[in-house]
Amino acid sequence: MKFTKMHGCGNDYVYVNLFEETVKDPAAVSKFVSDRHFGIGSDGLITIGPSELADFRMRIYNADGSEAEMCGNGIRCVAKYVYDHKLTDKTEITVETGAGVKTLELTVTDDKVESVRVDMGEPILEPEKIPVIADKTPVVDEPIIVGGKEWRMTCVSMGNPHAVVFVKNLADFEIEKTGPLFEKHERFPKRTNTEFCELISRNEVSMRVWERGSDETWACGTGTCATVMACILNGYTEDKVLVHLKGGDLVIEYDRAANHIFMTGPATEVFHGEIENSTMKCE
Ligand SMILES: N[C@H](CCC[C@H](N)C(=O)O)C(=O)O
Repeated sequence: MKFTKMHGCGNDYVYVNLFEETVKDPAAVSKFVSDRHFGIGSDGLITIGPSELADFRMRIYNADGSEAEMCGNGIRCVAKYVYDHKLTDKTEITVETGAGVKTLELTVTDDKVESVRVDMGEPILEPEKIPVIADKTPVVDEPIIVGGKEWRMTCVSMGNPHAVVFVKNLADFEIEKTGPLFEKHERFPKRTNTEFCELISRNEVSMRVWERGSDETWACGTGTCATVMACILNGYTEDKVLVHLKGGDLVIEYDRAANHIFMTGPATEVFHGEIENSTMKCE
């Protein structure tokens, strides 16, 4: 199986072009390739294939094999892959995802995609659609007991579930202790991604993320959008925010009139490779 290793702000995935390859058991392949000792090493697997609704179709599988509805860093890399590898010559493309069809604007330098602006669509705030067990819309500053402590969370879906928690001293935060407890908490019927955010100003924040199915990742595009929406719902920031992540920066803009969130950021291709299907023991 030929693959391309790419990342968005350090949120790295193994990409497979389904116009050329067949992946019979993507969940098993994702678990194998994601292993940073016995596999390739990644936060998961992303496939790029044909779509009847859009120019291309993206599917994303976490490191534990679970399929997610959407991937913000991933979709920017999909745009880079299809343009740089000449599957399209358009600088505005559409990609079908589990969270609907997304429109992307590509910024090209020397015939290579350098950055991408994604219309991530509407933030979903109704608890039953996130889903989270809570009795008000939006779920803002909501108490939750995690690890014997009371936290306050703001929950937003970008097609996938996010719980945003505001903290101080983010760099020292023990995310590996608290992240898994949020991820598997009973109030999240489909588990959740959890973002821990430290405010810097009304236009700048830092964020770390414990992802559903992939542990701490160095960035999360959907999680960054959810974080900025949470900041806005709590009155902490303006509608355009620079977000610092472990692996880089993203710019998020909430278009209030359209009720759409826009994400702008880089996409990087690191290397190509080939792995025998027999090696993966999951044809
Ligand atoms: N890293 C991705 C999100 C993956 C989400 C996945 N962990 C889930 O929702 O299960 C991003 O850049 O948006």
